[in-house]
Amino acid sequence: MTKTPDTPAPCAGMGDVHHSHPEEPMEQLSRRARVAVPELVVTCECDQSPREPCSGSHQPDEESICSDSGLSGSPASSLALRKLSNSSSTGLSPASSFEECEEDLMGYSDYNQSPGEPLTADLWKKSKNMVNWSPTPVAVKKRSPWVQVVGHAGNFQMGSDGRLLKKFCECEQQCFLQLMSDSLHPFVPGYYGVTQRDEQDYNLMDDLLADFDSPCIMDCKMGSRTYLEEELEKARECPQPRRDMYLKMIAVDPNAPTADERARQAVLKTRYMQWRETLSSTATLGFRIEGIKKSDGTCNTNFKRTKYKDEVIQTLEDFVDSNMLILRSYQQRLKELRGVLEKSDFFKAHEVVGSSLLFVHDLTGKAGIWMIDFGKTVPLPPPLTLDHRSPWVEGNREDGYLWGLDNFIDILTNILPEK
Ligand SMILES: O=P(O)(O)O[C@H]1[C@H](O)[C@@H](OP(=O)(O)O)[C@H](OP(=O)(O)O)[C@@H](OP(=O)(O)O)[C@H]1O
Ligand SMILES: Nc1ncnc2c1ncn2[C@@H]1O[C@H](COP(=O)(O)OP(=O)(O)O)[C@@H](O)[C@H]1O
Repeated sequence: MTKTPDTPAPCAGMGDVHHSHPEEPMEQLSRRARVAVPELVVTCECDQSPREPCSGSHQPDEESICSDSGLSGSPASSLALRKLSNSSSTGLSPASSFEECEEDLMGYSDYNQSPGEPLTADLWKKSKNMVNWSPTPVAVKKRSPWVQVVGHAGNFQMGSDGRLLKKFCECEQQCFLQLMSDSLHPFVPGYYGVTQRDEQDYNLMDDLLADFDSPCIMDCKMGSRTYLEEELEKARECPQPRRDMYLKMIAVDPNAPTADERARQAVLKTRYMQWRETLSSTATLGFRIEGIKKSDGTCNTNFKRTKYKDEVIQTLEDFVDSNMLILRSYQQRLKELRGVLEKSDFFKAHEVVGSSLLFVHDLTGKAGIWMIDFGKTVPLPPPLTLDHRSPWVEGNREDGYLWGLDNFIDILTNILPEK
């Protein structure tokens, strides 16, 4: 789903929700101190393609329909537009134009699995060598057009029967396979293996919007850190300053780059990510709002500076049009999720970075929240486990996911009237 220069913006931005805060509350300052931001020094420039944990699916030449600077991209392509996120003027793209077709399934299996049933790791092992298996034809549900709120442009295609194709990423596949037999199963999209379209592999999953009618959607990136420890190590060993990220940075704050970065007209990815963390609520609250699409079709991905609790509250109230019943459903669902996360074997044993919670509700009052984007969710070396609440110190791999979830739940509890 790529915006071409001639494509009219399908959704209007809602403006910058940043409100000036002359003084930062003490509580937030102390929260910020939890995050030790390692300094990065550029010592050399390597001419290597970046090895991204699950960014193999991100093509530098893909264009974005939703980038506020319009200048995101990969190291290889400084002006390539490939991100959907963070635009005030353009937003999501209805995927209704995607042709619906049967997928050539590589992941389905007839090993006691009914069509439509999500795949488990065992079934995957048995079935991974199967190609071009045609599932029994099933009635195609009518549904609202799928929309992508944020993320990499060109990563998704609509499938048939309420499913979605996301460009294949092995890291994500491994997570989905384990998640299908973990207690977190009800909180992630059902996974159906790998499918091919136009010689491109995709992970096939449930479209979480399929059962909603003109849904309102919010993407919140969870955790206090948005890059993996291994990305930090790599940036030290082989720094690859990025011009696209420098351009995204100065589009938001021309004074943000250091003198050295200004001279190079480039910043390291980890430095850019750290800057984004402290600019938004990631560092202070352990989550940040990435984008919102409302049922009237408006979309706002301009939340880079949404940092303080009162800004988050205002954004949440606007997202639900002040409907406290919806907020209560969300609060309940988050509490359930927290309970399951605290016991999940998968969660204990993974560093969960850059993963989002997708909030979806519609005018009927139906509401749900699911975990998405496991492109940077990586297994820990046994016996290491995380509590996901301890502050991150390089080496401990803590991601602050549960700390962010606690803060999110507290914020909802503060907004909601007591029962
Ligand atoms: O949101 P903006 O400020 O545009 O920055 C983006 C997001 O952090 C992306 O994370 P997400 O995919 O969670 O949205 C990240 O992709 P990764 O997740 O691959 O790190 C992009 O890195 P590049 O893809 O390297 O540009 C980075 O440019
Ligand atoms: N299973 C899903 N069902 C419905 N929408 C989804 C699903 N997965 C992702 N999306 C949409 O796509 C966007 C980007 O998803 P994400 O997995 O984060 O992609 P990327 O890896 O490119 O960042 C989300 O904000 C959401 O709007």
